[in-house]
Amino acid sequence: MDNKFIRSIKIDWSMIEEDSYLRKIQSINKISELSFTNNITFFIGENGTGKSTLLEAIAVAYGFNPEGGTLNYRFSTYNDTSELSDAISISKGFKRPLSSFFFRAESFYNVATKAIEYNSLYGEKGLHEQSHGESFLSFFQAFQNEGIYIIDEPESALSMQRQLTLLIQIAEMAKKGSQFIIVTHSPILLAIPNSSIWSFDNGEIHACEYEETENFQILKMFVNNRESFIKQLLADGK
Ligand SMILES: Nc1ncnc2c1ncn2[C@@H]1O[C@H](COP(=O)(O)OP(=O)(O)OP(=O)(O)O)[C@@H](O)[C@H]1O
Repeated sequence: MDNKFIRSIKIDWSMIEEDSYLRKIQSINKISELSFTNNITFFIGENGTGKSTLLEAIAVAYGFNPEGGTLNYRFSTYNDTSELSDAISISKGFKRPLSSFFFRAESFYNVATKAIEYNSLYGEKGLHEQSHGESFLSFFQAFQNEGIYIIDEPESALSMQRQLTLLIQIAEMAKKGSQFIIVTHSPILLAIPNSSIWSFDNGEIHACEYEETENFQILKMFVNNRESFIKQLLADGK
């Protein structure tokens, strides 16, 4: 049985202005419908290929605050949302999420400030009294219930060790029915088994295998041949 919280999305391009930058994002401008077939879906690809734009639009269309937080968070410190969220319709599953959040690294500070105002405690200390990485992880670890979690670059403040901790948490929650849609550049997080990896490269959203991703291939080349790899890079840059 399909137990996704977000089963699929449709984009009505007639709602997007003719001169909108959204029409120039090649990966996105070709899609009218996307189906989520797995409890974990990763968006990967080069910088600027449209991953965060689509992720944020899905989150806002689902009912999240554009800057992040749980479905109850309502605040705005800047207005940077695209019209894409209005053009997206979401086919929701029958189950209601027990908890949920939209996380984006760039506005996490504002979410943490709001969390204090809402008296939400993440970890033993307040989020602002923890280091950047500690507060990220405390935030994630406060959510264990079956729900929908939309996450933009969770690795950005996390050490390798803590990325592994997050990997375990996501894998276990997904196994119990939570759904994750995650933008990442981390070859560690991408290795979570039983996930779908969608690349935004080459102007088109397409599924790919872990071993085919640049995230894995470049890391592998680097680790296996670090010295010659760096020598070559520096020689090419002369
Ligand atoms: N408000 C905006 N106005 C005009 N162009 C924008 C706006 N926001 C994003 N873009 C452009 O849309 C494209 C996609 O941006 P997006 O942030 O979705 O990329 P990304 O794949 O998430 O990149 P990264 O990996 O660097 O986070 C980029 O070329 C960006 O410059």
